Amino acid sequence: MMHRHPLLEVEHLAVEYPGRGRRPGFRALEDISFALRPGETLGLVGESGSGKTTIGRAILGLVKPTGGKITFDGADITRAGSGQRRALSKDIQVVFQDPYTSLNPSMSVEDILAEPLTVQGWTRKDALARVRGLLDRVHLPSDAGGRLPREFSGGQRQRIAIARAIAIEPRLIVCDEPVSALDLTTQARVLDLLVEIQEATGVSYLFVSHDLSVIRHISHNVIVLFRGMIVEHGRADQVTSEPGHPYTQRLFMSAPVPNPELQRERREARRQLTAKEQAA
Ligand SMILES: Nc1ncnc2c1ncn2[C@@H]1O[C@H](COP(=O)(O)OP(=O)(O)OP(=O)(O)O)[C@@H](O)[C@H]1O
Repeated sequence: MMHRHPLLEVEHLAVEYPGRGRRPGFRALEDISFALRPGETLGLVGESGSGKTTIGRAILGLVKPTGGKITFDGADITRAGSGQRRALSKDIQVVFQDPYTSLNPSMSVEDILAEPLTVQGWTRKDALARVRGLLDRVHLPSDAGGRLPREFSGGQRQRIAIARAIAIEPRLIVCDEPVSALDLTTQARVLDLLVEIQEATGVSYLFVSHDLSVIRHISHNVIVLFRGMIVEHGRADQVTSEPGHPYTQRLFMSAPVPNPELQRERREARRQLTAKEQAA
């Protein structure tokens, strides 16, 4: 099916964090433009401080853009007020990095998952019935509902966070480093779960990660950020196999590789690139 409009459109977005006292403001994003279609995953990759999280925060309304425009489903949400934001929370959800702090430790899993539903007006009985389906969808045991977050592993907690995010069937989920705190095997399982959910529901993901191998695994399209600007934007296979910008090449080369021979080759290539840049 062809969708005429993208689900999310970001045009020339700029964010400047205000300074304090004599500390000047900090320009975290400049001229960021992209579109995200329904059912698609856009990966945002870049080193620490490049502005990935700030893009997610601007879309969630947690920081105010200083320039540009954000359109969701045809509506301008750049400076959405609290009423419009409440309405948007039905369509835009978030999964954070840290599964140990993002779930209320004193609430049962059942209550954590029922909350977004009752906020939307579901009766408790209907919400609890849906919670059972959600646990199944994220492959948690059916008795998980009565337990507390601390009784679960990091990967399981992230499944709970994902179940909470999809409870009210949002159309976009901002995933901010959702697997970075997990070991490699668990990462792969959680990424597979996200793909499975996307295939079943058509949800779009804006997926923030500093890890190029994670981004390659999950994204259809990729944006590479460097100091608040886009240095590369294209199909995931293209960006990750033929990076055009030296910064992307270096990001790619610093991704961990199990093969020591390859590791040595990359280290050498990285050294040459840096030397070339310094000479330029
Ligand atoms: N509230 C704030 N006030 C001032 N500067 C900020 C604030 N939040 C973030 N920054 C700065 O903006 C820049 C971009 O931060 P952001 O968190 O978006 O980067 P990131 O790419 O997500 O990095 P990381 O992977 O480390 O989270 C950083 O240099 C950061 O220090």
